[in-house]
Amino acid sequence: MKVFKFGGASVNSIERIQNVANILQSFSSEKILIVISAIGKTTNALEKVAEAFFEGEKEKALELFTAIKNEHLETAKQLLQQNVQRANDRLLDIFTEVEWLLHDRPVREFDYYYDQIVCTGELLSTAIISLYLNDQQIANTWIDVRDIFRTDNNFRDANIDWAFTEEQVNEQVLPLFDETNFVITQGFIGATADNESTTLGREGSDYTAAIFANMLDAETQTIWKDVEGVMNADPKLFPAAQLISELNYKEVIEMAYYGAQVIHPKTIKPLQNKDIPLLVKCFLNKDLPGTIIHNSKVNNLPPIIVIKTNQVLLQLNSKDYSFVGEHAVGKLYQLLEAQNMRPNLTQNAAISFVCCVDNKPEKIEKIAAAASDMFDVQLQKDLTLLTVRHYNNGILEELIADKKLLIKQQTIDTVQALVSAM
Ligand SMILES: Nc1ncnc2c1ncn2[C@@H]1O[C@H](COP(=O)(O)OP(=O)(O)O)[C@@H](O)[C@H]1O
Ligand SMILES: N[C@@H](CC(=O)OP(=O)(O)O)C(=O)O
Repeated sequence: MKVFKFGGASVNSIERIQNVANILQSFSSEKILIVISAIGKTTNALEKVAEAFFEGEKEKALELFTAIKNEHLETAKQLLQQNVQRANDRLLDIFTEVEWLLHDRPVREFDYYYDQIVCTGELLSTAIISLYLNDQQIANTWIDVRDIFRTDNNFRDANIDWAFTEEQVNEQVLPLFDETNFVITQGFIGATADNESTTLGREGSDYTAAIFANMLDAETQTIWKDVEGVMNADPKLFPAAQLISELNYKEVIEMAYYGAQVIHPKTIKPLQNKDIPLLVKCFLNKDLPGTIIHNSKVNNLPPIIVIKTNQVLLQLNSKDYSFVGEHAVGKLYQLLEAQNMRPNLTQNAAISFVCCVDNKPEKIEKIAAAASDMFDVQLQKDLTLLTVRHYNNGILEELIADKKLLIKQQTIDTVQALVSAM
């Protein structure tokens, strides 16, 4: 048993969906659980629908949704020959659910509506692709992952009920492989015990695939990307970035934690726990070797550069010259925890504490307001956090030559710099 994950970029055009079918055809004798994300940037577009709806702009929400609807109907029309009517019926069922909701007025919290609307992207993409594969005589079974993945109701960042979900995987998913070699389902989404849709956090499809891989005891998980594999920097920012053919789980979890966009940070744990190798391969050329990520030690890694933009520095200065000791720091971490905010970099001095976080304005405002009881609080925005693992002499200085350095931290294998534009 293998698990494949195709992200939004791999299915963002007719040609790319056809390419997914070609890749799958070359694995036709294998049993594969296939996790697919929403097409292209559909999730971003659905976020806009949710925002308009919640702000009471019903007409705008419906208009934005109609554009998404038409794009998907057009994609189905262009791809399908025999299954056009079936696809239209399936898609219309999914659209109708959202349109009903959009005609209501919001009475619950934003995050709840966000999940009910945004989950549609993956339902639409998988419905179209599954029917297209049938059209191409590639037998497959489509499942609604919301019948399998049970979560709590922490909307937009739901937590998996591991035991219940594993039971569903064994009882409902495993037997499907007796019928067809391919089972197709959605990444990123789940449902509560009350059948309300949930999402697992942006870019969470890698995580969905890793949970399936763990529960199905897969031999490997493959993530199909538009890059050769994991590189030592984002090739969109560093055209000279080089492929790293072998990495271990620890290295990748560190890269993801520091902000590398290539793999979702939660993906590694379920794989590491069962020692399942993760392959990152290029959907543009399936025969390229890609990157293999496993448990064993890997030596001689090149410097790995990770860039996290849109950072905010919270600068907290003691109002009366009291030390910022364990009590004050403990309180500050409680404030961060209450807002589910992770500090990306911190530094403590006698009467001050600085903390760099992702720019989430509402949450930062709440933290700053609560901390202002104890501290003078200042915010600095539009910052970038650079991390270099396995750094060599001079590499950081070269990277930040045209930037203003605010904070630098260095350990034996990692150097980090928080910078602003000059
Ligand atoms: N270290 C890295 N190695 C490879 N790709 C990276 C790295 N860091 C960032 N990326 C970016 O990740 C992109 C692929 O991820 P993404 O667009 O999210 O794919 P998908 O939506 O298909 O999951 C690449 O196009 C590349 O620009
Ligand atoms: N569609 C979701 C989930 C996801 O993982 O997408 P992708 O595989 O395209 O990053 C998102 O955009 O967040």
